[in-house]
Amino acid sequence: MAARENSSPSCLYDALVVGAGIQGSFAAYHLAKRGQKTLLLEQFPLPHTRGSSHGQSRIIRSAYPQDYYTAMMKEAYRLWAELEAEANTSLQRPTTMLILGRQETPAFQSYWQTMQRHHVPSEVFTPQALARKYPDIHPHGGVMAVADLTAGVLFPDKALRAVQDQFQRSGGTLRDAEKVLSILPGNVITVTTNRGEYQAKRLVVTAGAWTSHLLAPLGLRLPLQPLRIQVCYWRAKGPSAHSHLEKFPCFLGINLNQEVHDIYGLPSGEYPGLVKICYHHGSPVDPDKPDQLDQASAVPDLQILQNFVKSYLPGLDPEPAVQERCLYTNTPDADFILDRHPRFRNIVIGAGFSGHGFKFAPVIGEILCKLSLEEEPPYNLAPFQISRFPASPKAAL
Ligand SMILES: Cc1cc2nc3c(=O)[nH]c(=O)nc-3n(C[C@H](O)[C@H](O)[C@H](O)COP(=O)(O)OP(=O)(O)OC[C@H]3O[C@@H](n4cnc5c(N)ncnc54)[C@H](O)[C@@H]3O)c2cc1C
Ligand SMILES: O=C(O)[C@@H]1CCCCN1
Repeated sequence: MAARENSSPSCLYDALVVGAGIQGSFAAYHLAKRGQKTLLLEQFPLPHTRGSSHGQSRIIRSAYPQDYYTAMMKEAYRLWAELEAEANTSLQRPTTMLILGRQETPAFQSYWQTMQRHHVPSEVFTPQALARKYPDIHPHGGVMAVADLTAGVLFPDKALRAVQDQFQRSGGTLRDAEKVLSILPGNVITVTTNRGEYQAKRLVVTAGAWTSHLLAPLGLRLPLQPLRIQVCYWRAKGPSAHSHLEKFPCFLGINLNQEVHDIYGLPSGEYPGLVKICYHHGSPVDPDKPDQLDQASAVPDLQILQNFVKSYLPGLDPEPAVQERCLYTNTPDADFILDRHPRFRNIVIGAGFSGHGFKFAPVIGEILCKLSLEEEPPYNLAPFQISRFPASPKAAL
């Protein structure tokens, strides 16, 4: 559990951040570095595995179909390096990432063209060159690859710890095992928890899969869907294939088996000899009841993964060796929500990271910090505005 500081529960904070996942922790870090007296509250004892920011591996990459994400990654890499220098530790391992697809697939083309437009260091592999370089991957049906040479694997547990430590070093207060129960808006916002009451001039809500629940009493109904993701680790069928797995790249397969959502993989890391391969989608779930799935809306994720492994990675045993869980919080368009509350402008929301937000966290923290200080962040934030959702929020206010 994080150390409790001697701050009086009734004192006035410049900023209060709800939720100490990677996004809230980076928002609090930037606020504290800007001299704001900041309180970061987390409902569970830290560290915990019940949200989205735990584990040993997340992909970092510049490759995206949309310009606005690739453009943000320049600053993200710079800020990750800054945190690594401050914390005197390494938070990532460079690893090539292959975008796998067929030349005629529009989504595959979009990745490739965006990388070219932004001069992302890259390498193109024909199906033959791909088979030569990565013998574990069977690129049948004309599957080729464009490699993002800026990519890597981030270490989420270590990163979360590092940013929270630096936040506290900058004078911030972190209280875990303290759940926010209610928010009373105003020029000075009052936040009630299971342990006390706090007041703050500005509030940042980064509550992951719990965001809708927290914001509904403030008249805001956001179309956020928590999803349960099966995180699967796979072993090689025999010892000869095993040696190749150490050279395994990160990959993102675009519509290779006609799946609706992408399939992605990472090299062996948290479990020696096992590669991580997952479906970029999951089954709707209540984050407070992660073991209860509504079978009618459950997604056959495991079956989809097994079919993929059999056809594209035949050197792997098509039964996962280890299965774990994580939560996504998806918006309908898979773009984030980074915006002020439409009525209460001193409440800022960072949510809906839709399974791809970790790599951006240092920039997202900076954006949320600037929004809450009433500054204009130097990014195109139109894709992240609440007003893009029809009938929301005015109808709900
Ligand atoms: C399996 C998996 C793979 C992924 N792979 C990648 C990847 O390769 N690359 C990438 O960039 N991203 C990836 N992501 C996405 C990334 O991990 C998430 O976008 C990111 O972690 C979201 O962080 P968050 O802070 O919004 O949410 P969370 O980490 O869930 O944090 C929200 C926090 O708020 C707390 N909270 C909620 N309600 C309250 C309350 N009332 N009071 C106090 N605290 C509260 C919660 O307990 C939680 O700790 C992946 C996610 C998963 C699940
Ligand atoms: O954000 C990422 O880079 C990965 C890609 C695939 C799905 C999970 N997240």
